[in-house]
Amino acid sequence: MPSLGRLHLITDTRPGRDPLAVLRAALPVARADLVVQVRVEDDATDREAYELARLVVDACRPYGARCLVNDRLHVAVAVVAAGGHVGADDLPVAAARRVLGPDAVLGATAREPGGARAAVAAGASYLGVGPCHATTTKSGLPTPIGPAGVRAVAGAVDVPVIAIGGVTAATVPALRAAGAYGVAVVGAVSGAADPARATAELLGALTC
Ligand SMILES: Cc1ncc(COP(=O)(O)OP(=O)(O)O)c(N)n1
Ligand SMILES: Cc1nc(C(=O)O)sc1CCOP(=O)(O)O
Ligand SMILES: [Mg+2]
Repeated sequence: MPSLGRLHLITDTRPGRDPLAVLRAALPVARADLVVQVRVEDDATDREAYELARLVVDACRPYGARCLVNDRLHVAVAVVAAGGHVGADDLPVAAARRVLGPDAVLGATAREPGGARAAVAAGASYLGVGPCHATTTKSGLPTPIGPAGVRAVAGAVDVPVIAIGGVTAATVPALRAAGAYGVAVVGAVSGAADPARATAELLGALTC
């Protein structure tokens, strides 16, 4: 299986956003370094999630980028995505692994070392760890864990740690120094005036 991309772009499906336009800007820049996580609003229908995921899989294919589906693993299977991502309100990791099969990419959210070890033991192939910094993209999150929280988790597991939450190109070096393999972003690319340039800046920070 190819190695996991280091830049995870999560679709921004809030009203007024155009996740496919953002994706079309990011793909030629990041190519196979990009993982696109299809994440829709909770009130989106499965049909809406499926249609978006189908378009994302098709867009990623020529670039060798991989698509994961957040929460809705039946959609991941239906569009033949590379895998999915689950958190505390979703299927348990072991059940998600059974749904996706042994070879799929399976991400799990972990906020501290104990939960991280449990997720890996249950079958997670990478961990989404955060929130690293304050974010306006998602509400109801716990206090940011900062690079120190990332370091605690990264030191406890041997799967890639993807830092998430308020990540920008400027904060990547400290997260990488703390042991993050890569980062997941919404606003740093979707909210940028020039998403292609923002993608290049994030990649530059990840690969230097
Ligand atoms: C890479 C990555 N990390 C964490 C999350 C958050 O997942 P979850 O806790 O299930 O919350 P929702 O995204 O489902 O609201 C993620 N999606 N990706
Ligand atoms: C979807 C999500 N999950 C998080 C977590 O910590 O579990 S933070 C987050 C939002 C990430 O968006 P941005 O890059 O704009 O901060
Ligand atoms: Mg979830």
